[in-house]
Amino acid sequence: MKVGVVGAGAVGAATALSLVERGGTCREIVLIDRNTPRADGVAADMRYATPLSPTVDIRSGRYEDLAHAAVVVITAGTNEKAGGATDRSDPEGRLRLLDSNARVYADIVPRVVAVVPQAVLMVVTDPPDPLADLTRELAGHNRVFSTGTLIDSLRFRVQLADRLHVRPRDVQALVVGEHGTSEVLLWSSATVGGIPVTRLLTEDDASVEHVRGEVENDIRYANIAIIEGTGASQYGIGAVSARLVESVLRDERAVLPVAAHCPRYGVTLSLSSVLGAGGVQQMHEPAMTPEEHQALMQSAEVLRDASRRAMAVGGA
Ligand SMILES: NC(=O)c1ccc[n+]([C@@H]2O[C@H](COP(=O)([O-])OP(=O)(O)OC[C@H]3O[C@@H](n4cnc5c(N)ncnc54)[C@H](O)[C@@H]3O)[C@@H](O)[C@H]2O)c1
Repeated sequence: MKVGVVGAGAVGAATALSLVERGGTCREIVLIDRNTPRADGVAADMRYATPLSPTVDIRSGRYEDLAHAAVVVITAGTNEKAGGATDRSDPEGRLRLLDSNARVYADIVPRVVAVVPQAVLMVVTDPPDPLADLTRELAGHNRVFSTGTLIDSLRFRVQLADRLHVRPRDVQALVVGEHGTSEVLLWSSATVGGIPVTRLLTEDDASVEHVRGEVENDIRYANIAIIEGTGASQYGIGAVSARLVESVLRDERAVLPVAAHCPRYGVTLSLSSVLGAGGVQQMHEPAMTPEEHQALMQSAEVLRDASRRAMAVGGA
């Protein structure tokens, strides 16, 4: 199966590398960037290591080289550092990148769809949820989803695992809503081995409220903490993107917190989504307290505003 990655910057390169290393599902990868030498260099660097990896053919290319791709991952655009979205006190957060990246999508999506009208389109560029709404309009179909809050949910699991001294894989915890400052951490349904984490946390000395505040803060601004160290957050999202591509290519029907257009909320946002062939096939609302549900409604409101802005700027 063939996968296209548009945008060969930090995130596109990390996605491609994760796709190569995961192996199995993806046989061919095409990297595209408006900075052609950048795409050429990234693809060549990885290509020379393929004798050591599962069988995969990675090359740079142009839009016409996307022909027959089953999935196209879009990572092109301005990142948080370059776009001035690294201020923890700014409630806009990643939404600051919306206007410039909506223009990038207005350039890219029609070109992709002209070559691969049947492909599933996965949006990674920030802010991913309103850009997915724009992509859906520009593409004229529904096979569009964003990486949503899977990365935030993984960060939530890792933070809880650290505090509870257990393996992150054994923590079940979800973040829903926007991939951004209005996201909602579902503490009420977070469990380890069937035990609510809020109960386990009270067994420690620190108060649950204190731990909760710290964890929420670390997750909401995890991207900024990473960027302060490295300039771009890339490896986590690269692994997430490759895993999601795999779920689509294998028609896994994996249940993951990724974002697709949800008629009930009138916008693209993350819930418990069933991901397989064609993208998100179903969306389910996880159990929530009334407070968590209220926070989700507010997050949806933020996203509806952002989505309208994305359409206006992107000309959809
Ligand atoms: N969804 C998530 O959870 C998540 C996580 C991390 C980063 N991101 C986002 O991913 C995006 C990429 O981040 P990055 O660190 O890789 O940035 P980067 O600057 O390293 O790379 C962006 C690439 O996009 C290319 N590009 C820009 N406009 C283009 C166009 N019109 N056509 C083709 N290529 C174009 C650039 O040439 C560049 O190579 C940013 O918006 C960033 O905020 C999202």
